[in-house]
Amino acid sequence: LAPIPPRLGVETPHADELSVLFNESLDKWGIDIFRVDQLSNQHPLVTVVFSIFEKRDFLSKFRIHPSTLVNYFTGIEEHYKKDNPYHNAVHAADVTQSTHVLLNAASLVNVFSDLEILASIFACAIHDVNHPGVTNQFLINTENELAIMYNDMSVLENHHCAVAFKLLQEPNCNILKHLDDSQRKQLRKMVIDMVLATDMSKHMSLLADLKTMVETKKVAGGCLLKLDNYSEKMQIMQNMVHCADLSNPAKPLPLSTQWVTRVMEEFFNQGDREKALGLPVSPMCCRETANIEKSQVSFIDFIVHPLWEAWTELVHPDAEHILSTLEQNRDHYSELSATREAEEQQQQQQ
Ligand SMILES: COc1ccc(C2=NN(C3CCN(c4nc(N)nc5sccc45)CC3)C(=O)[C@@H]3CC=CC[C@H]23)cc1OC
Ligand SMILES: [Mg+2]
Repeated sequence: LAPIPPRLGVETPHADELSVLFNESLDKWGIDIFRVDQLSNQHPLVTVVFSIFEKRDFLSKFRIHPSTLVNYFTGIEEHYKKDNPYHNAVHAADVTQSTHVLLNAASLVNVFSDLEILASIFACAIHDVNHPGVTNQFLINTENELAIMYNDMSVLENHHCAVAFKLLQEPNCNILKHLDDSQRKQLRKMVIDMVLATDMSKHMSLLADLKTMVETKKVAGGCLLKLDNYSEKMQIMQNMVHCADLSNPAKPLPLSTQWVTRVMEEFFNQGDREKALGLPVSPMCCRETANIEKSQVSFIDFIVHPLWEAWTELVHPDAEHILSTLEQNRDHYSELSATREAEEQQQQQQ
């Protein structure tokens, strides 16, 4: 009954160019996701999810009708706020495609079941849905209704999960309809565990667990296949999605710089609102005083590099090129910040 959707899940005059781009780069680190956004008529998430589900044969494995898949992820995409400079559907498509690539690491082959892979891709696609463009701290400080709803605990991340699962109940949107009850319950738990782990306040404990796992894996002769319990496997899935969420600085520089411009614009908008409300301006959010290059260097040094160093060791040697791109980019921002500082000092002396 339901109409079969177009080839790439979206109507676009650039279908041929988009399918060439996907044939070449859907499985590659560094696909130009901004070009996917343009070529897909601003439906980057629908087309990326549709293409990954097709490539992984999920429509037949989980008996998902193509129109149900398109209906649901069109609804999800519409719930990503288009006027967020950063937390929009392009970011969701980026994190989803990045995780799709990480899952293809040779040392992760046969580690995850189809259901675990479905849960990971699903979690990425919805992980920031309906993001308001401000941080948890801002929602808490302004006693936003979301902070009241979730008692200040991972407010955004709880909201993303709730919106995503509520949308499943819309007509012709239940992509999980043909999973059995146990599969659906397992998937729901795995998705919630992964999305809640994208809250940056969980970063340090997540990284500590990953490092412990890398140490024990080294001892156990380097194979990951011995992952027997849910908690160890979930730790890897949570860190994988978290790595993808923190992958902007580890992408080719032309992509990374676009993400920096976008995230800083979103932070500055929040800083403007904090100033107007007489609230303390959050770190990196003051457009007058922020040093963009310095913020990138400390973001990479304190957060992104330690995480990717641990991930690279876990899946050695499959992520070496990602880590080296991150280190090259870090040096680029560090050199930029040094020249900017020198220029500013010269101006002050004149
Ligand atoms: C492209 O460039 C970026 C992309 C994303 C972000 C994000 N940043 N943060 C936080 C990170 C820690 N932050 C820091 N706070 C303090 N006090 N010191 C310091 S030193 C260094 C950082 C830092 C606060 C923001 C978020 O939660 C976002 C939502 C989820 C994931 C990452 C997202 C950041 C980028 O570049 C900075
Ligand atoms: Mg988030």
